[in-house]
Amino acid sequence: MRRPSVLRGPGGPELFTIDRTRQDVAPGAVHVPDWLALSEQMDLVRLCRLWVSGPRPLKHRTLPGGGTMSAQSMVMGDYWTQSWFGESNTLNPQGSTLPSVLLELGARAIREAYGAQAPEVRSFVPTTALINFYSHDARMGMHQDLDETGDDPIVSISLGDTCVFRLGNTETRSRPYQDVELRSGDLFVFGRESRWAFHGVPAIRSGTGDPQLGMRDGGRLNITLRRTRQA
Ligand SMILES: O=C(O)CCC(=O)C(=O)O
Ligand SMILES: [Fe+2]
Repeated sequence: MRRPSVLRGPGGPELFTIDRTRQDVAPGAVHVPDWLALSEQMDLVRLCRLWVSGPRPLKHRTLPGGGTMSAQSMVMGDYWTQSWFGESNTLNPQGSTLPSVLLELGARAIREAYGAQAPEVRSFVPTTALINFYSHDARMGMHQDLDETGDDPIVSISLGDTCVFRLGNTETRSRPYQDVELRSGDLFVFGRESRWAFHGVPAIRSGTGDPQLGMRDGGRLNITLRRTRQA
């Protein structure tokens, strides 16, 4: 069943209609709109706030080329991409096991995206969670996720303001690509044939997040669950 929803400007007329049906955006890339209930989203926002208030706050990562990312990030679980964070330790003093809520969400996400019989249901055990925070003007350029060992899928959960997520091809940063609107509570999984697809976040739709989420200053949170080593 197609379930279109209407996007309106603040108090204004309908801008355009967006298909909010679950869809395989590309082989191995699955978008599940409204995956999390509002109460679950609220819990996750609260948890993210708690996690980033610890010894490892959100920060603007320095990219290998020397640039600074406009989104802010924090990593939990395995250190991973330590060089991005300017940290020299190889072991996480907070312990490398992710909070059980994230392990459970990871397992549920894989079942949702690929089905209960999929081989990934057994093999996907996330060891790292990356939290990204986008203020209204933050972006993420087209890139491939190359820091993980293995070819396990990436599980992505969106909270707060809606974003435009761009899923490209595995060869180049440019076209062909598809733009998908990710709203709060949406799940996006990209693995299999799409695991090495370039992707990015070209826009945040400021002020679209539900005030009940408690993100007073708006913005978008994104949690990605990744298997960065064989647990
Ligand atoms: O924010 C998103 O939806 C994507 C984040 C991402 O691609 C990354 O952190 O590698
Ligand atoms: Fe990425």
